[in-house]
Amino acid sequence: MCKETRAMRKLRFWRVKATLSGSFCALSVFLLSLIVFAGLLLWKSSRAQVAVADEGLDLMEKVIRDVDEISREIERFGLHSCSRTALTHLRKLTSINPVLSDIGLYFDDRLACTTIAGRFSKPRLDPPTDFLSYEYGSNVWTDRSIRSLGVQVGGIAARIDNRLFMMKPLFLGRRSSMSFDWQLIHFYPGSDQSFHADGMRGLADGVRPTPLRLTSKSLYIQRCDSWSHYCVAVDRDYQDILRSNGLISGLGGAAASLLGCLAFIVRRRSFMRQLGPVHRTRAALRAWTFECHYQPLIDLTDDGVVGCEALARLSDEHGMLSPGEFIPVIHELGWEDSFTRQMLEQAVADIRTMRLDRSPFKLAVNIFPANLNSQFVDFVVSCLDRLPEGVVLNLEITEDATISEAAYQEAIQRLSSHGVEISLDDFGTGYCTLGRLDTVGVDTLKVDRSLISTLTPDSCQQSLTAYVPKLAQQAGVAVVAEGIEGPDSLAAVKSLGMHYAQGFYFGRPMNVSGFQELLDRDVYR
Ligand SMILES: Nc1nc2c(ncn2[C@@H]2O[C@H](COP(=O)(O)O[C@H]3[C@@H](O)[C@H](n4cnc5c(=O)[nH]c(N)nc54)O[C@@H]3COP(=O)(O)O)[C@@H](O)[C@H]2O)c(=O)[nH]1
Repeated sequence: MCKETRAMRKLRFWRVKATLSGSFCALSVFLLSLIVFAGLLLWKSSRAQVAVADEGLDLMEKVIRDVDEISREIERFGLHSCSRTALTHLRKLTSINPVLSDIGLYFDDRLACTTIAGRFSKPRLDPPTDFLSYEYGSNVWTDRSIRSLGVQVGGIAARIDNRLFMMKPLFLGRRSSMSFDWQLIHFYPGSDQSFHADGMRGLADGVRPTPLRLTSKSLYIQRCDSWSHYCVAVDRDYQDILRSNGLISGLGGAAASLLGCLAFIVRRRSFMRQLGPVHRTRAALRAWTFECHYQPLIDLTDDGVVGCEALARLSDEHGMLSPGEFIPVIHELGWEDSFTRQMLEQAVADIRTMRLDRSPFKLAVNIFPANLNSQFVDFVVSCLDRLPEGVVLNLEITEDATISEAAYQEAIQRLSSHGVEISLDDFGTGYCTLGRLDTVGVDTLKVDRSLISTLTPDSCQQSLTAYVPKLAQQAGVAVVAEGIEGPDSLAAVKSLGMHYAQGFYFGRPMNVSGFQELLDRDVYR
C-alpha cells in the first residue's frame, strides 16, 4: 500500500504526459488527415491534368491530320489564287470538316483568301481596346471568342506554310479551358496592319507568316492578348512533365501519409501505453474481472498457515496489469469504494469455498484510507455474517494525511467493535508512524519488506528492526514480518520475536485452487 504514493506521483506524471500525448496524437491525426487530403488532391488533380493533356493531345493529333489532309487537297486542286472556285472549294472543305471552320490562303506573305468571316464578339479587355471598332468591319477571322487559360482567346490557328487554319472554337472550347499553364514556346508580336483578301483588316493578319512547326508534337494556339498575337504551344514533353508531376505528387503524398501514419502509430502506442492502465482498470472494475490471489500468512510459533492476504490481480486481453499500475489509478480516479467493496465480496466468496482446518483463520484485505467512512464500515459489517466460522477479517490500512484523525479513529473503533482486526501496513517506510500504534483497535503491525528483506541474524539493520517487536509488545499489537524471501531473514525475524511472517519464501500470491493446495499440504508446519 505504501508504494501507492510513489506510484500515484508516477500516475500524475503519466496523466500529464498522456494529456500532452493526447494533444500530440490529435494534432498528428489532424496533420495526417491534412497531408493525406492534400496528397489525394494533388494526385487527383495531377491525374486529371494528365488526362486532360492526353485528351488535348489526342485531339490535336486529329486536328493535325485534318489540316494535313486539307493541305494536301489544296495542293491537289492547285489553289493558288482566291478565285471563286478556290473559295468554294475551300468552303466545301471546311463545311465537311468537323474541326476547321475557316481556311485562309496566304500568297507572298499576304493573306489572299479566306473561306468565311465569322462574327467576332468583342472580348472584354483590360485596358479596353478600340481595335474592333466599326472601321475594321465586323468580319474578322475569329468567329467567336473562347476562354482559354483564363484569358479571352480569339481562336486556334494552325498554319502550314502560307495557309492558316482556324479551328472551330465550338469543337475546342471545352478543352481549351484547361487551367494549367501552357508552355510558351514562340512569341509572335502582333500587327493589325494586314488585310483580308477582300480588303478588310483581319485579326489573323497579325500572325506573321513564319511557318510554325505543326508536327504531331506541338499544338500552337493563337492567343489574343491585348490584340498582339503570340503563340503558345503544348507538346508531348509537357505531358511527361505532368505525368511525372502526378507521380511525384502522388509519391510525395503517399510518403507523407506513410510518415504521418508511422508518427501516429508510434505516438498512439506510447499514448495507449500511458493511458492503458486507466482504460483497462476501468473496464475490469465495471465488469469485475479482477481476481483475488492469496498469499499465506505464517504463524512463526509453529510455521503453520494461519491466514492469507487477498491481493488483487488483473489479467485481460492485453496481458497482466500489475497492482503497482492499477492501484494508483483506482486511487487517483476515486474508485476506491467500488473496488474495495468488490474485492471484499470476492474474498468472502472465495474463503467460503476453502477448506480451512485452522481457527481462527485470518483473511486480510487491503483497504484505502478513503474507505474509512461510515457507509463503508456498514458494508464491511454486513459482510461479516457471510464469513465461515472461525474466519477473522483483517483490514490492512496505511496512513494518509488527507483523512482526518477523528474519522480514522472512529472507523477503526467501529470496525474493531465488530471483531474486525486492523493491521497497520508498510511499517518502516515512513508512511506508517509509531503514533498510529496508540489508535484503539489496531491489532497488528506489518513491518515493510524493505526492513525485512536484507535482514540476517547479524546485520546492522537488525538492531533497528529489533525495537519493533518491543514497541509492538508495549502497544499490545502483534507483528507481521513482510517480505521473507529466504531462511536467513526467517531466522532473523524469529530471533527478534516477531509473531507472523509473509513472503515469497512461504509462497507468492496464488489463486484460490493454488492456495487450497498449499493449505491441504500445510507444508510449513
Ligand atoms: N488497496 C488495495 N491494495 C492492493 C490490493 N492488492 C494489491 N494491493 C497493493 O498493491 C501493491 C502491490 O501489490 P502486489 O504486487 O500484490 O505485491 C504484494 C506481494 O506480492 C508483495 N510481496 C509479498 N511477499 C513478498 C516478498 O517476499 N518479496 C517481494 N519482493 N514482494 C513480496 O508485497 C505486496 C503486498 O504488500 P502489502 O499489501 O504491503 O502486504 C501493494 O502495496 C499492495 O498492498 C487490493 O486489493 N487493495
